[in-house]
Amino acid sequence: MFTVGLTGGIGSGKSAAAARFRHHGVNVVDADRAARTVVEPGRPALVAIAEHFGAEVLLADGNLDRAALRKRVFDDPAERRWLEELTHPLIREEIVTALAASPQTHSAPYAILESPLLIESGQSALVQRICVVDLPELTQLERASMRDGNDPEQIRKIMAAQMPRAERCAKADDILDNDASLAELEAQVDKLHARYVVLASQYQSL
Ligand SMILES: CC(C)(COP(=O)(O)OP(=O)(O)OC[C@H]1O[C@@H](n2cnc3c(N)ncnc32)[C@H](O)[C@@H]1O)[C@@H](O)C(=O)NCCC(=O)NCCS
Ligand SMILES: Nc1ncnc2c1ncn2[C@@H]1O[C@H](COP(=O)(O)OP(=O)(O)OP(=O)(O)O)[C@@H](O)[C@H]1O
Repeated sequence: MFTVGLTGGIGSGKSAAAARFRHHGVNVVDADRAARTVVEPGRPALVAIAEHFGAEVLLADGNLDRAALRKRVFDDPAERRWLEELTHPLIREEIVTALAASPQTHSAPYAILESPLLIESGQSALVQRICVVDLPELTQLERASMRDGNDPEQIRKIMAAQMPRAERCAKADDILDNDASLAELEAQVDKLHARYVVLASQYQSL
């Protein structure tokens, strides 16, 4: 099925845009959600993480202590890469399965893969088109800090582990400008949706 990759840095507005695509009946597969699934208790990845980082990255109930692991990996690029090498292939498998369900579960003729690391992780090979949610980095930092209650320094470290704004925009086929209101973002999504319906039918007749 024709698939669009929806990307943007932390707090850029991917989830807000995704919600509007879902409103149009689109199957939106969320890479962050897949990332949480692969480290659920009982999954081999969680055992490997606990062996590598120690029991301090586990909560008393056996779940991953996400805040503890976040601190470890965004303070140390080598540890982040170790975690990515373990989880990214598993995340990709989850995504492929979820995308394959689109025609049976959703009415829209195309699917969306929402992923903060679409380009960095090579997940862009799974999509036919890239849509970037773009905004100035300072606004991104403010919105992400406010939403997560995280200190801006930690958000800055996460942003530093992601592709710079200009590089990401250079890879985009479409750009959603999220420097204005949510209503304006939704209006842009509505226009893109109409375009993607046309592109999906052209893709199917190839
Ligand atoms: C480090 C972890 C445990 C922190 O969990 P936490 O609940 O605090 O954050 P969450 O998973 O919701 O991610 C929040 C945001 O951080 C950013 N982010 C997450 N992982 C990464 C990474 N490896 N590199 C750059 N940015 C990242 C993304 O913008 C994401 O939307 C978690 O992010 C993780 O397991 N990351 C490794 C897997 C991964 O790369 N996921 C990104 C989607 S493919
Ligand atoms: N146009 C906007 N105006 C004001 N606030 C916005 C706008 N777009 C998004 N937000 C808010 O900014 C925050 C980040 O948006 P959102 O959660 O959609 O980003 P995201 O890209 O999905 O982030 P992440 O990758 O971290 O999950 C949220 O609190 C959201 O409500």
